[in-house]
Amino acid sequence: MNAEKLINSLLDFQCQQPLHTISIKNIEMDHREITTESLFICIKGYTVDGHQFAQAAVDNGASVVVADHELQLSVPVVVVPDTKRALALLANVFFDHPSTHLKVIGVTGTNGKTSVTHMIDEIHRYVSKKTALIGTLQMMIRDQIYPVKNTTPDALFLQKNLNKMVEEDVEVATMEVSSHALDLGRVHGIDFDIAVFTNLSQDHLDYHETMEQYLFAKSLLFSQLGNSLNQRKKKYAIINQDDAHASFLKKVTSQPILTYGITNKANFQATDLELKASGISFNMQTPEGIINISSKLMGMFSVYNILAAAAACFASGIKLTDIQSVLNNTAGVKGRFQPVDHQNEFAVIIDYAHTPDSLENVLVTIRRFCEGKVYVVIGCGGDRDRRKRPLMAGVACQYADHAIFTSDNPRSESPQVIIDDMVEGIEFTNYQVLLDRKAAIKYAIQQAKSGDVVLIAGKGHETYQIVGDQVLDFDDEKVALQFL
Ligand SMILES: CC(=O)N[C@H]1[C@@H](OP(=O)(O)OP(=O)(O)OC[C@H]2O[C@@H](n3ccc(=O)[nH]c3=O)[C@H](O)[C@@H]2O)O[C@H](CO)[C@@H](O)[C@@H]1O[C@H](C)C(=O)N[C@@H](C)C(=O)N[C@H](CCC(=O)O)C(=O)O
Ligand SMILES: Nc1ncnc2c1ncn2[C@@H]1O[C@H](COP(=O)(O)OP(=O)(O)OP(=O)(O)O)[C@@H](O)[C@H]1O
Ligand SMILES: N[C@H](CCC[C@H](N)C(=O)O)C(=O)O
Ligand SMILES: [Mg+2]
Repeated sequence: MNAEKLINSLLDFQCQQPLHTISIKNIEMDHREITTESLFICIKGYTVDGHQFAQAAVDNGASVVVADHELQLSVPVVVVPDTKRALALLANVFFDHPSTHLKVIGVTGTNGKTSVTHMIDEIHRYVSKKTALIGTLQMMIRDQIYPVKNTTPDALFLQKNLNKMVEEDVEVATMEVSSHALDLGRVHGIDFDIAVFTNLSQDHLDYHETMEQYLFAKSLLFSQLGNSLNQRKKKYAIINQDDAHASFLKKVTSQPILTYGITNKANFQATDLELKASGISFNMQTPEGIINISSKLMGMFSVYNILAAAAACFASGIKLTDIQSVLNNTAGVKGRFQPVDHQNEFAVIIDYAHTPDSLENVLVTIRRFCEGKVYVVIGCGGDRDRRKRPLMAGVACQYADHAIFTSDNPRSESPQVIIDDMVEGIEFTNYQVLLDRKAAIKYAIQQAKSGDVVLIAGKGHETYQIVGDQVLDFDDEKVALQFL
């Protein structure tokens, strides 16, 4: 693409050198990825400032550099006020606005994004749509799986891969949209068709500082649900009517809204609800009649996830009977309320609960069917919200008979300091500390008797443990099986 044409799309920039003779074949934000005829964008990160790699990028073949201040280089330097924003806008233009050629469904909220996106994707596949999925577990384009570093990757990765999806004839792309991504502009320029809100509870205050700012970040998905370059796109906001933030989010969007819920009147409402040891069943009231849902998934939170997925797929034009067929048979996602298969007369469940609210939901669900004692193995991630730590410890002690506090991913923090944060100020005494996660899992399993439940929480599908800079092999399920 012609560099002048590309850069002109920014409107707000300064460049002293001519660009019209330069052709751009690639955009890169990492100097190590640069090939000839590339445009390099300098991003100030949390670890390093990409501006320091500008010369190296030129040495590797960059023919234009985008920066937030003048740099002395042998190639044209384009100065913009905000390089992260420029990255999202340029990538969108460079790849010819790929999201306008796809149906894009974005799911945001503190808990349930992975669960809901997987159901939405499964339903679209069932009706023979060609789909893609981006989220915590991976990116999937049709049947190909690709690893991802973030739940919602950076703007360059996103636009590049949305373009790949267009090239591979994908019709529907479903993605998790994290609050970090919204705040950092990773999804700027993505033309969402359907935006789904699951819920909001405390998490990530290390980053957002207050719940108001966290809510504001989440709301950006709904304010971004604007008019499209593609006139045929029909937009919908799908909102959890039972969440305290529903009315705020409704005000943020100007697009049609479909609500879902259990306690408040909603377009998709669960009635006649039964929560059983074998799963859930309810009648789903919808704008086009009632469907019965009977699923192996567990707990009230799964009812919400099912309602959210059903409303999103209804907005996407899928028949209720098809939605019902998939939701009645869905197996759920790895590491989300996943029973470990073994011969003992007690149950072991792996779950990704890593917030106070999700831990409470999962423990309340277990309490409903557990005939014996509930043990929970739980830690908190390092370099993450410190304020959720005592709340998670309190929830664990309140709902379980016995809690074993251990390490999650300590990252750069000391495991003992994380535990100290967890137990500070809690009044419960039904816990013990075993810093080594393997020892904690072993202990919980050895205590369990017939009718008991052991919940191993926090790491779900993760197959690693991040300790300092090291990523060590660790899989809760495999470790549990060693002791079963
Ligand atoms: C805090 C944060 O969000 N960090 C993200 C950020 O990394 P960073 O700021 O450290 O980047 P950096 O290493 O300083 O690099 C800055 C620039 O220099 C460039 N560079 C760097 C080194 C070099 O040799 N050459 C070079 O050109 C880099 O390519 C980059 O352009 O940019 C990276 C690339 O996009 C992200 O992978 C990384 O996410 C890290 C891994 C992370 O843990 N993020 C978390 C907080 C996060 O975003 N989580 C949410 C989920 C939250 C939820 O559960 O809801 C998510 O969406 O994943
Ligand atoms: N709707 C919900 N409400 C509350 N808790 C939920 C809900 N859905 C799932 N959970 C709990 O949260 C955990 C994580 O679920 P899921 O992976 O779907 O969420 P997520 O929003 O994708 O999380 P992340 O922010 O890490 O990507 C589950 O293991 C379960 O314990
Ligand atoms: N997306 C979440 C995942 C947390 C998972 C937990 N195991 C941890 O490491 O804290 C985060 O990055 O905060
Ligand atoms: Mg997720």
